[in-house]
Amino acid sequence: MKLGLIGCGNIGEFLLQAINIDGLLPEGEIISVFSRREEVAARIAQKFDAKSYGDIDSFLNSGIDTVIEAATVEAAQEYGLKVLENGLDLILSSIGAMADGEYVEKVQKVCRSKNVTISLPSGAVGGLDILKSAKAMDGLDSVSITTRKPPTALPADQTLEEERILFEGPASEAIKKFPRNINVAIVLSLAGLGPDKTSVKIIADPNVSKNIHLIEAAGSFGTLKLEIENNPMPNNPKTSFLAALSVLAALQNKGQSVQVG
Ligand SMILES: NC(=O)C1=CN([C@@H]2O[C@H](COP(=O)(O)OP(=O)(O)OC[C@H]3O[C@@H](n4cnc5c(N)ncnc54)[C@H](OP(=O)(O)O)[C@@H]3O)[C@@H](O)[C@H]2O)C=CC1
Ligand SMILES: O=C([O-])CC(=O)C(=O)O
Repeated sequence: MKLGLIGCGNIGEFLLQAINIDGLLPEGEIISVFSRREEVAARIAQKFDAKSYGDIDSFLNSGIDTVIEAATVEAAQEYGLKVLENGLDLILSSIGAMADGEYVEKVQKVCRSKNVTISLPSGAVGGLDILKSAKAMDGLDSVSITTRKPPTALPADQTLEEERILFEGPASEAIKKFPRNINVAIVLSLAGLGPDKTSVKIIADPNVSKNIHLIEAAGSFGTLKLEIENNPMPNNPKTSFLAALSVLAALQNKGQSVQVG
């Protein structure tokens, strides 16, 4: 795989280290890097032996076959379709871009016409396999996620002394208000009942140091209760380490003949 990376932040730099330095994707290399600030892309690219681009068209035509997006929901919306239209596969971190049903339809249409794929890694959560199986015969009745993070991981009052509920409502509204914090709700929505029927609660809690997600679901299959206590990444406490690992795992699984789950 000849990989291109959009976004040189936390997840991006983790992948460059894991793939280009540590060799954790034996058949792949990140050869091209794009960020909105060309000087940042140039500095990171030099460090990891890749080439940097400040122009998206040159980036897309740099000999890559797969693009990893690790930027923002806005960047994913802006560049996602373009990546696919250029005949390149896409792996998305900012899954909030897929909250919009019309956008998802366009993505599916381009994927079919260009024979490319878009992969949505499980990110900082799990249980997607259960939701997908549970809804196979329309037997999934409810899905909710309660996210509890320290104030430093949220756009919250940083001097909070007690926990505070910042949001309660559907995933479709949550991602509009917290595009950097609740991508997990959209991947759950896509596996389960959709963004309007997936309930979200976001709590800022000064008494926790981890990013905790509690997923609950019920249906004809039974009930699900899954709690994940995520270690934050050192350089960006908003992002859980598992989210970065899930992108690496998606790359490692890409094209494997035995698919698990
Ligand atoms: N699916 C999931 O479970 C999870 C998803 N995420 C999402 O993954 C994404 C990446 O996370 P993370 O690496 O921690 O974020 P960071 O903020 O650490 O890095 C984002 C990078 O993207 C760059 N960027 C921003 N806008 C653009 C643009 N328009 N074009 C190109 N590059 C751009 C930023 O550049 P600059 O320095 O100029 O701002 C920065 O280098 C985020 O959207 C985050 O919300 C995170 C955690 C979990
Ligand atoms: O990393 C996490 O715990 C979740 C997150 O930021 C997101 O879903 O956007």
